[in-house]
Amino acid sequence: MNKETIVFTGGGTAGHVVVNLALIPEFINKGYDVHYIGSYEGIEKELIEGLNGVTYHSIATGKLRRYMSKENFKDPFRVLKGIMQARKLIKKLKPRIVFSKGGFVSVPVVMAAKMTGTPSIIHESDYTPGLANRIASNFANYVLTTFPETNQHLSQKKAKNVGAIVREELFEGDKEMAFQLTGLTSEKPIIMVMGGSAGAQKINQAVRESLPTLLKEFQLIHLCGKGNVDEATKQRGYVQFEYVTDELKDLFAATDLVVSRAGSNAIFEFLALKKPMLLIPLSKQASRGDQILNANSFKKRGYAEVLEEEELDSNSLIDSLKHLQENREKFQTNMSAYQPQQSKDEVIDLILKTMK
Ligand SMILES: CC(=O)N[C@H]1[C@@H](OP(=O)(O)OP(=O)(O)OC[C@H]2O[C@@H](n3ccc(=O)[nH]c3=O)[C@H](O)[C@@H]2O)O[C@H](CO)[C@@H](O)[C@@H]1O
Repeated sequence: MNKETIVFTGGGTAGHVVVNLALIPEFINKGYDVHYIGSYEGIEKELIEGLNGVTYHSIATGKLRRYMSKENFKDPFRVLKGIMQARKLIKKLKPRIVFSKGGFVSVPVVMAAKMTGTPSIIHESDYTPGLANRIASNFANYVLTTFPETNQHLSQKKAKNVGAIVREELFEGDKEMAFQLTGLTSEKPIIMVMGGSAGAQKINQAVRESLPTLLKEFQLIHLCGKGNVDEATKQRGYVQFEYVTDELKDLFAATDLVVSRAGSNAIFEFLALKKPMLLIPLSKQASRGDQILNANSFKKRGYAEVLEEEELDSNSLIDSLKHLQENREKFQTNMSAYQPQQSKDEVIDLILKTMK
């Protein structure tokens, strides 16, 4: 008998892939034939293509820009091409459902699902829905949300709050492995700096300028993004990586404090792992401001300290980190009160129930 098929989609940044990474193994274990539709060059290709049991298909994508660019004229054609390619793939694969984590590449896939009578579910992890998911939500059966407040921006018939889906492997880290990998020790507390999945130039710069002071009290693991490792600042107690995959769980196990952008997946990982966090959200100039809302929601609940990007410099970074270290127990107590929802099981149940 032929295996039943499920299609996942989502990409552009790791934030649009990690939820799929948590769900895919569950469907492989249930015996499904898992296919992924992503772009030709996005990070989803790198993160998914190597996975055993998943077949990756590329389609053309066009970015839905909010600003003027020459590319805006070419993109509608790319989007149309993407829809046609996705439709052809879905007709051939005949999946029982499409699960989308959002990002521009997912829009043609969810549209093609609708055209072929295939049910689809999308997941939105930010406080307000992104443009791609707002468009795709018109064609999907359900829109799942991480923050309860997001539902007010969506059709009440389709919106379901399920909470954050955190990869289980992240709870299985080994501190000693991290010490071996990094050469760091248990002598001083360890700060992990995560500038979002693509790194963050401003955070990288402020961290490097603060090293002489910070290294007196702390050690640092810096996840600085592709092409952002700085050989000149390499020194004892300061380790840099562009992007880590399997090693992340061990690095988390050794981490005492986190400095990070406020991407939704990352901050819910820190919360689940009870890591006191200093969040520096991406500014409104560079985004639609979703990270500011994510960060403020965490601040209000006593999980995080927030430093606005406009206020970020070496002095404010050092002061905020010292304050975070002094108050770490208070943050950990607040985070202990957080009851993670049984999100993954709930989502798997809904996917199974919605299949055609
Ligand atoms: C610039 C941009 O558009 N950012 C958006 C993007 O962020 P971004 O892609 O950074 O997404 P998140 O912060 O939500 O998630 C990053 C993920 O990458 C993982 N990770 C990171 C570094 C590393 O070396 N290894 C690794 O595995 C983290 O553990 C986390 O699971 O999607 C988020 C979720 O929709 C949004 O909230 C952000 O606003």
